[in-house]
Amino acid sequence: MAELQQPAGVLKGKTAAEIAERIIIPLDYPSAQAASGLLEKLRGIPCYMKVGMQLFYAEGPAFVRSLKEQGYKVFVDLKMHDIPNTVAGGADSITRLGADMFNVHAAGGKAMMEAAREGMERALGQSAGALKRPLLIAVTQLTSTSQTVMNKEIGIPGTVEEAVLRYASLTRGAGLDGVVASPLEVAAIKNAVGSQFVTVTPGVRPAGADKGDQSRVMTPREAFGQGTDFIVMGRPITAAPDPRQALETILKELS
Ligand SMILES: O=C(O)c1cc(=O)[nH]c(=O)n1[C@@H]1O[C@H](COP(=O)(O)O)[C@@H](O)[C@H]1O
Repeated sequence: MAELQQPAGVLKGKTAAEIAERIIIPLDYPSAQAASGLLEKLRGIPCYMKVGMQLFYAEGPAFVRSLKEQGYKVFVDLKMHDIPNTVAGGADSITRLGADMFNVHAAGGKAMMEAAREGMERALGQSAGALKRPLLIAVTQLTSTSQTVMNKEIGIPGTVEEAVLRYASLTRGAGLDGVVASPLEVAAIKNAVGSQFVTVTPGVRPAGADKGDQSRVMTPREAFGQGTDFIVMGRPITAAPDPRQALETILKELS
């Protein structure tokens, strides 16, 4: 229970609905039907929904459109990492789809991230105000990556925090809105790049929950206590026997 003593930082004074809006649920399912099953169970709780590779590759943009029609905020998580021209085109298409948030890999470099922003701005410019500007963020070091893997396999020297901060500065320099990182790095990112720079943090596990393939983790309360803007939390909710109860328990702990 020690973690319940910590201040919930950015959540102070927020209602349960406002807290839910900062929780991103990954719809990591093989079909629209399977994802809709979870949506049904969580109906009425205004969480952000994330469509990643598995569901997007299976169902395509139609599922994102249907989420938008149902009133959800949608994070299109396709982690683009390609030559600048290709990423600009991808960003243009995702923006036209009406995504509220999408991402690229910071490892693609500054020119690639600038191209993503330009592709997004091109789509916005041609929409004559019909589209809202999405949050464009960059993945720093995946939350499944440990210090050892980063140093020994990927070949990046130094600490994970140093690598994340380097990517965060590069991302800021390219004019993007924020980064995906682990909650462990949030305070250092906000300190180095500015408190307005958005942090989206997967690698979140309630105390005692199975880490699975995640390496750099914190509890939801600790993550918000660090000042993160959004947490991404999947399996502790989606794989729970009762996903609604699991989410409501987390919301209660956060409010
Ligand atoms: O970009 C992401 O969303 C992401 C980046 C990262 O570094 N780590 C990470 O886990 N994610 C995503 O966040 C979600 C985490 O899911 P759970 O591990 O089930 O909570 C998955 O959909 C991942 O694809």
